[in-house]
Amino acid sequence: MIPCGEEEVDEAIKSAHSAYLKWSKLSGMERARFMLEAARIIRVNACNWSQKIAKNGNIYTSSLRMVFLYLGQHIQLPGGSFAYTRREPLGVCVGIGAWNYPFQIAAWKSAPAMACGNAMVFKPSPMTPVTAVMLAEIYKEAGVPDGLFNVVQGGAETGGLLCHHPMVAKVSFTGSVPTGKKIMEMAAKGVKQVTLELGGKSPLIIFKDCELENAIKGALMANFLTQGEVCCNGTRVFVQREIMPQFLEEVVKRTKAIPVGDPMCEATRMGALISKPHMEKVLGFIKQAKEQGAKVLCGGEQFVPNDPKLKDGYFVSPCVLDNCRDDMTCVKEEIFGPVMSVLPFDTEEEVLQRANNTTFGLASGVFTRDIARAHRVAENLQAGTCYINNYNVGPVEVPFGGYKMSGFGRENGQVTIEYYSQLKTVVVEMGDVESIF
Ligand SMILES: NC(=O)C1=CN([C@@H]2O[C@H](COP(=O)(O)OP(=O)(O)OC[C@H]3O[C@@H](n4cnc5c(N)ncnc54)[C@H](O)[C@@H]3O)[C@@H](O)[C@H]2O)C=CC1
Repeated sequence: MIPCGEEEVDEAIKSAHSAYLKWSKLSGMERARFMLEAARIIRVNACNWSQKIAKNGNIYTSSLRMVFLYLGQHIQLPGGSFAYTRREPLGVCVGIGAWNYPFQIAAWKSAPAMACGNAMVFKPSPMTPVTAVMLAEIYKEAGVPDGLFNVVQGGAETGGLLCHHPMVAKVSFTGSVPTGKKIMEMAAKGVKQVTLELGGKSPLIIFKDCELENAIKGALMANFLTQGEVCCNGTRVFVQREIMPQFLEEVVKRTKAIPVGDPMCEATRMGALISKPHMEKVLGFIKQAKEQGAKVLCGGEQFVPNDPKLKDGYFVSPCVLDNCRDDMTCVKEEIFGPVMSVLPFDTEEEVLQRANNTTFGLASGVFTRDIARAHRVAENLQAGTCYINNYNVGPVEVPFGGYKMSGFGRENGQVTIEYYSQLKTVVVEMGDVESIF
């Protein structure tokens, strides 16, 4: 793939800008018609695509709902005068995505952006260039005007061109913390708005009074979904000491039983990692964890499935690490692979302090039957999301985003409107002008 250079990026942004000028003048209802049609196309074709792509049909319905919620305020002033506020689009928004949920990221950014009257130029990760183009084709088929959603391909350089372009009003980025910082720096030069959805090292706290079966299921969901390549995974699993033996026994038994292999097979629950370098990075974290004193209870090795066509895949057997300490690299850094680090704790106060002792703050979770404790812990965890008695539940109605170095801004839910629009205040005088001059 030849990356898009200055000329292509400029062309994509200019065509997006002319589409935006017309699109932004449509009513919310008119825009919603196109978005709903895109949703229909996704649903009709769902069976031909992977489930992950198909699920995104929801996104368009939710963006439609947003259009209806696109409301301003009316503020009364003395003497019958008043002010009102309008939510207006920003203009051309740039979306830059990571490789782990390529269709979903493109949809989560473009649907609300377009519903709010903006245009979007999207750059997928060079590791996953195809599904954003599929989304562009869907929009086209749905009748969305040409140029309103443009895809440019390329890596860091192309991303930089997008961030620096003077006609871009906003950059919405999903990816790693180091890249997020660069994006923010580049956007700052043009005083452009930024949304950053970055990485995490989220805590999952399991109290001894929990429903253990649910906590075990939750811990597996929090670590092994999409072979652990999920930003909000709960990879630091704090388990209250009294229930540690039962927890580990059951978690290890079930982890060993996870069918790893061809993701197109119905029975498979875990596929290959994205690339060879990434697999090596994940295996490197596991090696280092062992050197630092962690005990591998299961998995953590390159896995070669029996099927000969899969022999060159980058599979890693799901891994549970015991004997972990808070200062170990595997507990501090995002691994982005199927690796669960388990840590014992004694008291609520202690575990909260340890759970928050991180620069990340994307998500968190707590399992307990004590309702007061659940809400107290949720209040005290420094993270953008806290799951109580579940993990990795992400309906599009629910806002998603980080605290601390996991980023800022929110995706999904009604609140997304605030991140894809700007507020105009209109002040209306009903009397005469009072002047001091
Ligand atoms: N919070 C969230 O919603 C999510 C966060 N992530 C995070 O993403 C990371 C993994 O994804 P990667 O693709 O490896 O991240 P990455 O940061 O390497 O790349 C993300 C995107 O930024 C582009 N890029 C890289 N350098 C750039 C630069 N200097 N200027 C402009 N664009 C640049 C890449 O081409 C890619 O499209 C993990 O840290 C993960 O936690 C992933 C999914 C969701």
